[in-house]
Amino acid sequence: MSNQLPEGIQITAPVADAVASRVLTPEALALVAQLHRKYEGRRQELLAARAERTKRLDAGERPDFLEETADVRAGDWTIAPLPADLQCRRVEITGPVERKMVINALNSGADSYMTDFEDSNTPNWDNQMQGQINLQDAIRRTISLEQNGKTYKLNDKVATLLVRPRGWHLDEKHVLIDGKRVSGGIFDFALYMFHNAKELIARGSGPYFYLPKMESHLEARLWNDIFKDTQDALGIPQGTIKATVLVETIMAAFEMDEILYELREHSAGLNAGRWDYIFSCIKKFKTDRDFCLADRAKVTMTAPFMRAYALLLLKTCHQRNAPAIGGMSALIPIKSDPEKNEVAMNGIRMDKRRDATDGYDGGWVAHPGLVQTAMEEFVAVLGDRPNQIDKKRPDVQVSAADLLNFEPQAPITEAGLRMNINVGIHYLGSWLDGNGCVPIHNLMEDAATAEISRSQVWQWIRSPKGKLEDGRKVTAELVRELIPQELAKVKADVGASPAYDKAAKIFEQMSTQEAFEEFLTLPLYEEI
Ligand SMILES: CC(=O)SCCNC(=O)CCNC(=O)[C@H](O)C(C)(C)COP(=O)(O)OP(=O)(O)OC[C@H]1O[C@@H](n2cnc3c(N)ncnc32)[C@H](O)[C@@H]1OP(=O)(O)O
Ligand SMILES: O=CC(=O)O
Ligand SMILES: [Mg+2]
Repeated sequence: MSNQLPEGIQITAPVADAVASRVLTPEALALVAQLHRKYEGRRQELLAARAERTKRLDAGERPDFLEETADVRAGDWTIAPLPADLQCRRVEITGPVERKMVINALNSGADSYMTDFEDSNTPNWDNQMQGQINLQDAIRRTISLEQNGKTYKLNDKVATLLVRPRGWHLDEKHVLIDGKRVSGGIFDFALYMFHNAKELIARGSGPYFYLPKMESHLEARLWNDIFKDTQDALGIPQGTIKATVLVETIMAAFEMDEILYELREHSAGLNAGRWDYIFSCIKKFKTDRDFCLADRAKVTMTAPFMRAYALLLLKTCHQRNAPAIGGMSALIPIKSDPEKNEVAMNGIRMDKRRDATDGYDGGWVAHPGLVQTAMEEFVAVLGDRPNQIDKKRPDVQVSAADLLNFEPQAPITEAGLRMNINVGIHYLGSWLDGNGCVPIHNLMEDAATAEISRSQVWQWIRSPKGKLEDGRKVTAELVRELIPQELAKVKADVGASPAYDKAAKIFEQMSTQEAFEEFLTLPLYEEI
């Protein structure tokens, strides 16, 4: 299709006719190119600033609330009023932009649905392009599917749609502008906006987003500037776009007010992205000899640093009239075992009860089978109110020390180490095979949860505190010894796809090499 492309744009992947005529139209690509040419320099500067910060943290610096933005934190401002269909978000289901799941999620009975080009999605070319088509069809209510003798189509009443584009660190390697890869986030966002914003507005909704993995308010400012230019380019009113920011890095936890402030005309609140948050803590303090978290299963929302983060997010949001949305428990229904299923459902209940009682306005679920349970817990607290933004929490006082109070540090067990290796290999293999979200040992695993597994193994090898309960030090040799054993178990569980052998090699390299990979998806993306 190169003849029809706007000047300077090159597409290095095959483009199916439907994709050319419905997604990669010259006008839509012109918007991608406009945003890229204006903002790519800033994206690269912000990524470089992350790397600089990491060097300082590696050298012992600790984050604190920013002096230069004290007036923003002290100021008496609120975000712009929310549109009607973002007032009530008691239960938000999430999932990859796969066609059947899009239909099932919209029909699930949840108030809202975050469809995902990010943590739960392998960003291969087909998934990205088919995902855009699925969303166009869903918004126009023409989406349907015949599968296994079942017909899938939308119910009359569906959840409000929100879209999570890729984070700032990811490129779309198949689209080059003036010879350079375009940002994955800008690409996902601009194509979705170009094809759907006006249609959504005409249908009484709007273009709503979730913004992942940001590390500073300056990164939020970049999104906000992109929103303003895009609204102008498409001729839609300023403030139409609404975005919920995932606070899922330790750095962003120190800039929650500032992030809301940057996006105040476009904000739809904050979400506590717990899994990437834990990963971010490991990544940012990986060289600290006093920092070493316990087995992944022991690091829960009741750990002191997680509790501090969750409460600060809630307080910050409600002070600014912004919704506070809780994150996701990794528990999912267990069809094969009613007793284990009851334990899992009770875990979901407790998770949502804690969030609702604290004052959260809603929370995420991974699976349609969890919507009702989660809804019951929010309705028990909210009654017939759409949200509880009026529940301010002046009683909550969270200091920098509270956010950095990293317990529990024990136990680290052989079972925990094996589990991290097993989950890492299984997840990486599935991701390479095109599936970015999988059930493993009855838990939802996606890029964020798998990041915790692989980064713990890297850190336990290097930290003096990386010792098993029985006194053995976690070493590269021990990890190399366990990898083939866990690979064999993965293959016995899910089959012998060559992707798992490749995953085991990549996992070994990532966890034993000296350099820490910033994101596991960066080397993986070069493999697909
Ligand atoms: C850290 C974070 O970023 S959290 C956000 C990212 N993670 C997610 O969004 C989790 C998404 N969830 C999922 O992908 C899946 O639920 C999994 C992988 C966890 C479990 O998958 P499975 O075990 O295959 O689910 P299961 O077989 O029970 O599915 C039953 C039905 O529910 C559907 N379903 C399951 N999860 C979802 C979902 N999230 N959205 C829509 N439909 C879903 C399936 O498509 C299936 O439909 P069918 O009966 O019509 O065939
Ligand atoms: O995106 C959510 C998370 O927990 O990570
Ligand atoms: Mg995340």
